[in-house]
Amino acid sequence: MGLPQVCVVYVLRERGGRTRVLLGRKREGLGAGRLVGPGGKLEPGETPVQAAVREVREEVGLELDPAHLEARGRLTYTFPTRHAWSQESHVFVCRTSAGEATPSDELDPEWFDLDAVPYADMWDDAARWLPGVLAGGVVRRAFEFAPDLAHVARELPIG
Ligand SMILES: COc1nc(N)nc2c1ncn2[C@H]1C[C@H](O)[C@@H](COP(=O)(O)OP(=O)(O)OP(=O)(O)O)O1
Repeated sequence: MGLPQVCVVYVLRERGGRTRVLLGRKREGLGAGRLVGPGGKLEPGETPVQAAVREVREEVGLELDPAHLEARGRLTYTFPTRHAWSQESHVFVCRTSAGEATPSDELDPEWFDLDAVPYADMWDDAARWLPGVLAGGVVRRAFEFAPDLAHVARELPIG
């Protein structure tokens, strides 16, 4: 059986000539305490784009037009000592959004300048690929996490 499918969205906005990205401090569940992009599991029958629009609405209260979602690749996370955490993530960037970011039960949203993203507060893999995606790139990588469930042990070849 395939891995559980999740999505993550990096919403960008311009302010004062600078680009900012919306992240959120996870309040509960997998990754609690870390900064993540809004996102989560695909529901049965949902496409990654549909899940991305729903998750952003539920977690930070912004409305996205599906036509404005830029598919930026896929990430595979494997946790050999905690298989339930392994997942495949569909990565999106969205430069157009409506509304103001508001906290939910899941996330406390916060905007960061692109040159001040606190990677040390994110999952260990993020610093390895998110700068490239925020700079306009696409990603297809696979990370295996160590038994401490926090650090990337190695990167796996994409097959
Ligand atoms: C495992 O490594 C991870 N690295 C990175 N960079 N981001 C991750 C990792 N694991 C999850 N994420 C992101 C993906 C999503 O945007 C969020 C949340 O994912 P999660 O699977 O925890 O989904 P939930 O929010 O619990 O799901 P529901 O909203 O559907 O309940 O973190």
